[in-house]
Amino acid sequence: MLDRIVWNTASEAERARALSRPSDSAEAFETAQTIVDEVRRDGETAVRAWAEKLDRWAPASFRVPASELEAAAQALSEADREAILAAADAVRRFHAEQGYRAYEVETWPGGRAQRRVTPIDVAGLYVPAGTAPLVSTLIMLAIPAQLAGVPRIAVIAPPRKGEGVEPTVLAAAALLGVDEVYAIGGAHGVAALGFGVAGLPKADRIFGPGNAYVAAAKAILAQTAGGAAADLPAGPSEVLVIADDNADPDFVASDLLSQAEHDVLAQVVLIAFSEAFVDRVEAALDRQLADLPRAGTARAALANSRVLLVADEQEAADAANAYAAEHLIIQTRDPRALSERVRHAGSVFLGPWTPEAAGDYAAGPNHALPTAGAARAYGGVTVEMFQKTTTVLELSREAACSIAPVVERLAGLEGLDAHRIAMKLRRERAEAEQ
Ligand SMILES: NC(=O)c1ccc[n+]([C@@H]2O[C@H](COP(=O)([O-])OP(=O)(O)OC[C@H]3O[C@@H](n4cnc5c(N)ncnc54)[C@H](O)[C@@H]3O)[C@@H](O)[C@H]2O)c1
Ligand SMILES: N[C@H](CO)Cc1c[nH]c[nH+]1
Ligand SMILES: [Zn+2]
Repeated sequence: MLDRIVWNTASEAERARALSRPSDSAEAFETAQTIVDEVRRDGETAVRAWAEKLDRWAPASFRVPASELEAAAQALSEADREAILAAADAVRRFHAEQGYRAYEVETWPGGRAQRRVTPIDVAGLYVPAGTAPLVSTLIMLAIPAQLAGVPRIAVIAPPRKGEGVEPTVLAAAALLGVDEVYAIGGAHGVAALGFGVAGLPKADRIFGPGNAYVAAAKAILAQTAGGAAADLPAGPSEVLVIADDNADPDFVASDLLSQAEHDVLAQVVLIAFSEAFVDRVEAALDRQLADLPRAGTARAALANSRVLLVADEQEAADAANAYAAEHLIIQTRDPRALSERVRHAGSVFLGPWTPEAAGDYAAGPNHALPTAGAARAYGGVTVEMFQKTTTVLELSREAACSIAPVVERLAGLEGLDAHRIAMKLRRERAEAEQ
């Protein structure tokens, strides 16, 4: 069922193919580019045209009225409400440890060098809902934004075809104290939020995962003059499982399927040590797929997926570092020791009792994570991403005198005379006044 590649005999080209992602396709990027360009040029007209075309959606206003948020919260069952609040509590406790630290250092006698920390003004949060309404993503984004003290939080989520946003997402927004929600998604929703058109505010930064179109739109906007910044590249889900022969094949299969069911462009990779173990996992996959409502999506994702057969744990760690997975699950004899050899992964789950699903919902760490190899350069969403730092400097007369020889010398080295004079004038005035 899964393509098997023997890692230590594979050629460079075979390894590169084994590590490539199905979501690397140019099609989504080109479509997103067209949508972003049209929204930039034609504003609301383009946003509405794409909302109708992709989501059969043409409301008078994209803003969800407060009464709808309230009604959704009222309609939520007590058990659903408690689950949302329990997950939110764990996420809040984990993220409360984060946030930039403000500090001050006297780098020269009489010189105050400070770092101030302020939140961004407007955070745009993307809650995916094309194939499943990801209530948990709203929790993962809203809580760090609130902890950072962001004064305006605007959520966008795609409508169900021809209808409004899934009520569970609206209910979660109300429970979390988020009152600004817009029923719009896809690349056109991201563009509307990134430029501030069609009644949406202009976000300073857009946060959150989405399908290949959404992820591409965020990246394009961040490179476009006048567009919002982006948090990180977070596209179709992926998981890499490293499992030795003693792992439970049912656990492994369920972990692979839990990400395969997200998207036909999701990717799951198994690193194993023997063909016999892979046979057992494939048998478990077959059994579990038979009862899975989203088996169609999962099968399509499995077709993009593969098994890497390795000879030892060092090879497993090397392959995991080369893949740089969004999620890494390790089910081996000493998972913590192996995890310390893997530097590139968005989020790591250790041992048989730690399914990634726990992290997706309620463990505390953020589930909005880098995909497509971006874990080499990025981590998941944090409180710091909703903040920015500003440095502040104030030199006393004494400090100006002590720093001046160094500044004047270096300005001279660079041949920048106006810089040198700006410092020299202060020094000479200070010396004259002493
Ligand atoms: N990396 C992460 O941290 C993370 C976290 C959660 C979810 N995810 C991923 O988020 C994604 C959610 O995707 P989704 O589709 O369910 O919801 P989505 O909200 O991201 O996208 C749905 C919208 O995409 C647009 N769209 C659909 N088909 C299109 C097409 N052919 N051309 C242009 N636009 C189109 C439509 O407007 C639709 O409403 C999944 O891939 C999931 O794996 C990733
Ligand atoms: N696995 C997703 C991140 O790739 C997050 C999620 C939300 N709901 C279920 N799963
Ligand atoms: Zn998931």
